[in-house]
Amino acid sequence: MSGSTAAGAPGEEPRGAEQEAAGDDRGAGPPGHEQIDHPPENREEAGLLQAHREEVLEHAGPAEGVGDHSQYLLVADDVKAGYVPGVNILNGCTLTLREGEVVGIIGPNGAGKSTLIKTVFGLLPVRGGAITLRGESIVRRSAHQLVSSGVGYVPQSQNVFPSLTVEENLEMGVFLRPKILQRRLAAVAELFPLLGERRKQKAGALSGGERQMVAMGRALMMEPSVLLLDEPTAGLSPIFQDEVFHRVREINATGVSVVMVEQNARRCLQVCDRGYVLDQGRNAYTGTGRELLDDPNVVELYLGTLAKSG
Ligand SMILES: Nc1ncnc2c1ncn2[C@@H]1O[C@H](COP(=O)(O)OP(=O)(O)OP(=O)(O)O)[C@@H](O)[C@H]1O
Repeated sequence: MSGSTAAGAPGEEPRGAEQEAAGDDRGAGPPGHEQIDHPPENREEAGLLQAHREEVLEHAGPAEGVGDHSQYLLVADDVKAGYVPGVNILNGCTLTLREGEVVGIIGPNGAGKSTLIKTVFGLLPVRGGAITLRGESIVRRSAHQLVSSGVGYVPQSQNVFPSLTVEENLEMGVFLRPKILQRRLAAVAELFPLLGERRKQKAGALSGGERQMVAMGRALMMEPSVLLLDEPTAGLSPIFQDEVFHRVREINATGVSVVMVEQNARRCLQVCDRGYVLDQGRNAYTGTGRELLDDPNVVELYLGTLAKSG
């Protein structure tokens, strides 16, 4: 029997105040959100799949409250957020991260996975719900204040300065605390020996996988306790994808708790301690990585070939 839980939309009323966005990235729509045009033979099946997903979202009971936030490192509780005024992309998302965990967020294209992680990092205003770090509200903290509070974020794309060397990119990560530069350069080079070897090379000359290492290394320069990764394996070859997942576990072994949005859902669930399946800006399923991988509904609705394309 599967131990994962289907979770529906929490209460309708917004609880939080609007937050002014610092560094709001609205208007910069990421790629990959185009409507999928299924081949005719798959259209009916895709329609049924969508109907089944809608049913799950509709009938799953209200998400259980998180309770005492202070028992978690990071909590997003019933969060509502969006880009365009009056249109919510997140319709009450809940996520918890305990000290030492790797938590994965998976779900179909456009489910709101990246939006959730950006909202947690202060890049989008919180329209409802609460976000806390060690029990303290962070909804009004800007991204750079969050970095100072120990939260690192690696965006999905354009996450390195291509005209700067690897070392200069890493230095940029620590400009708020220049005194720790040498110590952190050594620590990051230990985690990513390749970055040490290539430190004088321009980041723009590196492969996609190597640039991803630079981006993660830069976020780690500030010695974060939480690392938020937005689709770190996007666009990488299978070998580099494996490398990234392996590095994530190594980073975690140094004491960094990780939240990772991933389109490579199966592999993500194999690697993470717990996972969340988001759909239409809501929690659809939650469980350990194993529980989600073993849940036939999750497999049918979110991990199959057709499921992944729509
Ligand atoms: N900057 C933006 N401005 C306006 N709408 C946006 C912006 N970024 C994303 N969206 C919209 O928000 C919705 C959720 O996008 P989001 O990137 O969070 O999805 P996702 O679950 O991460 O999907 P994917 O796996 O395709 O990246 C989509 O409908 C998308 O078009």
